[in-house]
Amino acid sequence: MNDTPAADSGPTPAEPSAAARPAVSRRRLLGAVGAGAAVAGAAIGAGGVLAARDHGSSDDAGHGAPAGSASDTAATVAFRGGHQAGIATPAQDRLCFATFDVSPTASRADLAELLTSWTEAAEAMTLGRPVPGDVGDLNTPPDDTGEAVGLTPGRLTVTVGYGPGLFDDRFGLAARRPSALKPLPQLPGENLDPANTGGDLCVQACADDPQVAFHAVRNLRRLGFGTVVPRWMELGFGRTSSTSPQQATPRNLMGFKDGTRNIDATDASLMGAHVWIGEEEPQRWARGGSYLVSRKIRMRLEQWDRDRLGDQQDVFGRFKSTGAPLTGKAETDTPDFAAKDGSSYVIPADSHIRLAAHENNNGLRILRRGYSYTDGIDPQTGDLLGGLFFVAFMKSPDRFVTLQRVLGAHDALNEYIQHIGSGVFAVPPGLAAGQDWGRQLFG
Ligand SMILES: C=CC1=C(C)c2cc3[nH]c(cc4nc(cc5[nH]c(cc1n2)c(C)c5CCC(=O)O)C(CCC(=O)O)=C4C)c(C)c3C=C
Ligand SMILES: [Fe+2]
Repeated sequence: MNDTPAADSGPTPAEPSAAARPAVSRRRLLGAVGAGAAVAGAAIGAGGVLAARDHGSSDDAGHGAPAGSASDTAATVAFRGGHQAGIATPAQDRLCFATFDVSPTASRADLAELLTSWTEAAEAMTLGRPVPGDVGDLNTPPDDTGEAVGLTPGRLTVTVGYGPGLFDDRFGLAARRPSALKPLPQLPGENLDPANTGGDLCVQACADDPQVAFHAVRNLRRLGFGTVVPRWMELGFGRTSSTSPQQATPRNLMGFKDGTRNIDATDASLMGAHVWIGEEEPQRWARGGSYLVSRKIRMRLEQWDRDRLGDQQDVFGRFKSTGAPLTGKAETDTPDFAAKDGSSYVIPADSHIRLAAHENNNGLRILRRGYSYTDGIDPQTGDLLGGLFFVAFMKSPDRFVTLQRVLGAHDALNEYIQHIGSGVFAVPPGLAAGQDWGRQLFG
């Protein structure tokens, strides 16, 4: 399905063209990035201005594709294109995810201006440059917080999303609400903590270096002083999904390969059918975007670690060592859901993959792009606090709801997990040259 806006050329790695450079907001008009900012090498420039970090070249195809391999930490991912980077682009190793609420005193103009400055900052950071605008004035705080100086861009992607609350009557956005964006209904077995749930806006920063990802969110938060209030934040430390066949399948904290039968994000027709918002959406501005569902899922790791191997494998329906389905030998073998051993299915009736498989859900698929997380130790019990920070992209959040109703009610995995946080966001399409998130949202 070709239902998305055409991809646009992104900026060149050395210097964005005038047309590609986003408009500088009033807030940001403290000064321009000097010529020194384009030089390679981490440095504080002559004027005390943070200069660009050393990095490789960017792929200008406009699809957010990285120029280098997964191990090339100097690689950059194109910021502009038909879709936002951080969805179909290969999953990096680290995540910093944060949500924000718009402050009660902020106006529509404040929000629009913030989104414009976020665009400008996100684009610069993606290229390995500091947040622009700093003139090294000793009497004002630096415009970039500085902790990414000397680090490579680490394939940083910054992806924004808008929660259902943003389209209430506060900012005149009700008529622009993407039609499937609404709060998720209550789902079986969940025990959501408001401190890990919701938000007017979300920012997903992914990179191969945790400090690069954190730096991106921190600097957007800094730009947001007075306009948005942080709601919650999560750090992810190991991707739990592959998004392309070129990536090796990682393991989750339960020790199982995770992402084997994820959507191949390099397959445009699968992405069009399952992930990108298409012509079915009356809000034209949202087409080419997607919906992001986040779930903070705690794993009862001590309990899991005491379970016998055979039971662990039955919970997922896969072998722990190879990742193969219980009916196969190799990881990529197609599960045989009809195979029986006597009167029981080889892939048990309540196994995770049987219940989640598209073959058993009317073809329903989602793109998983989650990360492991830890919150340390529970001081009361000494138990490890950690699990999966589940992130998935889809054409409509109803898809997640349908799947989770089945999983929440019947999945053998439920004995070992609990959903403790949640978020749903409309992710706008990618930005064309000269566009910014503020003008894109407000039209
Ligand atoms: C509602 C969607 C899903 C939630 C929530 C979810 C939680 C969850 N999953 C794992 C581990 C694995 N999941 C695997 C496969 C898989 N999971 C979902 C959806 C949700 N998972 C889907 C759609 C699939 C694909 C099913 C298929 O087509 O076979 C696997 C197997 C390997 C793989 O294909 O990725 C593992 C392992 C955990 C630990 C978890 C919550 C903590
Ligand atoms: Fe799963």
